[in-house]
Amino acid sequence: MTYGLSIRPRVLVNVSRIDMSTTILGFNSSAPIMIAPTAMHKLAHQEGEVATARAAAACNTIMALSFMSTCTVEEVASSCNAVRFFQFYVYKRRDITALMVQRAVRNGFKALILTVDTPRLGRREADIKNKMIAPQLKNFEGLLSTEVVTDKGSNLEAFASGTLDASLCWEDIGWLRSITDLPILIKGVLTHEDAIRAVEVGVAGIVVSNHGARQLDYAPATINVLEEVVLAVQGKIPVFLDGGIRRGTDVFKALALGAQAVLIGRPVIYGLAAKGEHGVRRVIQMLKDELELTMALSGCCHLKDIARSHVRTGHERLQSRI
Ligand SMILES: Cc1cc2nc3c(=O)[nH]c(=O)nc-3n(C[C@H](O)[C@H](O)[C@H](O)COP(=O)(O)O)c2cc1C
Ligand SMILES: CC(C)CC(=O)C(=O)O
Repeated sequence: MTYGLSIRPRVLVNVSRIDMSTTILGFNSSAPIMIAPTAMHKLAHQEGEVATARAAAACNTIMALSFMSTCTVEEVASSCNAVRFFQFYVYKRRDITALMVQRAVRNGFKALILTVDTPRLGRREADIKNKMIAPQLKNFEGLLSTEVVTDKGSNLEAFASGTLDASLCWEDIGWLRSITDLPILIKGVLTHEDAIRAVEVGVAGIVVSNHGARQLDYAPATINVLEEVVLAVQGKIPVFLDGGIRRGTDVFKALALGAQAVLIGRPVIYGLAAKGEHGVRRVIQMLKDELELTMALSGCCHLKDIARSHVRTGHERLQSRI
C-alpha cells in the first residue's frame, strides 16, 4: 500500500506494555481499527452484517454499517452491543435518506458517515461483464425495489444511477445537520480544499478514502494525501483513513501521518466469506497483533507515542540526498 514510506523505529524504549486502546468520537475502541462500510454482506456469508457486527462487538471495535446492507438496521442493532456508525447515501428520494437516518438514530447508531465520492457509480467493468445483480435490500423493502432490470450489464449500476442524487453539494450538509443531532463524518475527501470546506460546514470528522479504488481511476492512494488533509484541518476535527490497510504496519504508518484511526473494507469481507463471524474476528485480531508488534519494534507504548518522525516518505529520502 505505502510504496516509498518506511518506518523509523526508535530503540531502547521500555515496551514491555503496549496499549492500543483509544476513543473514536468519544467511544472506546480496543484499537484504532474500525470496520468500513461495505455493501451486501450476505453475498459473502448467509448471516451477513449480523455476523460482522457480532465480530466487532467481540473485538471491541466500531463497525460502520453500509446503507446498502443485506440485514436491516434493526436486525444488526438487536444482534449485539457493538458501537455502530451508519454510512448513508443521499438519494434522489431524500425522504428515504431521512427515514433511514431516523431508523439509525432510533436503533442506537452513534454517528453517521455520509459517503461523498459517489454522485454516480464508477465504471465497474467486472460488474458489467459478470452482469452483477443487486439482491433486494431489506432496508428498502416497501420503499423501493433494488431488483432493477437492465440490458446494459450491471444491475447494480442501473440501481445506483436511478437512486443516487448527483445534485448533492456542500449546501446540503446544512439540511442533513437539521434532520439529526448525530455527528456526521464525510467519507471520500482527498484534497486539502475539500478538507477545509468540511471543517467550515461543521462536520464532525473526515474519512480520507478513494472508496477502495472503486470510483475514480487515477484518484490518489489515500496514504499519499492523508498528510495534506491532516495539515489542512489543523486538528479541528479527527481525520480517518481507509484503503489498502492490510497489515499492522499500514495502520502504524497512517497513524504516524496523522490519522486517528483506520477503517478496513475488503479484509473483513474475506474473513466473513471464509468463516463468518469467526473469520471477521480473526482478521481484526491479526491486524491488532501486527499493530502491537509494530509499536513494540518501533518504540511506541501508546498510540500517542506514534509520531510523524516514525515514518519517512520517499520524497523526504530523495530530498535528504540533494
Ligand atoms: C465490496 C465493497 C462494497 C463497498 N460498499 C460500500 C458502501 O456501501 N458504502 C461506502 O461508503 N463504501 C463502500 N465501499 C468502500 C469501503 O467503505 C472502503 O472505502 C474501502 O473498501 C476501503 O478499502 P479496502 O477495501 O482496501 O480496505 C465498499 C467497498 C467494497 C470492496
Ligand atoms: C451500490 C454502491 C453505491 C455501493 C458501494 O458503495 C460500493 O459497492 O462500493
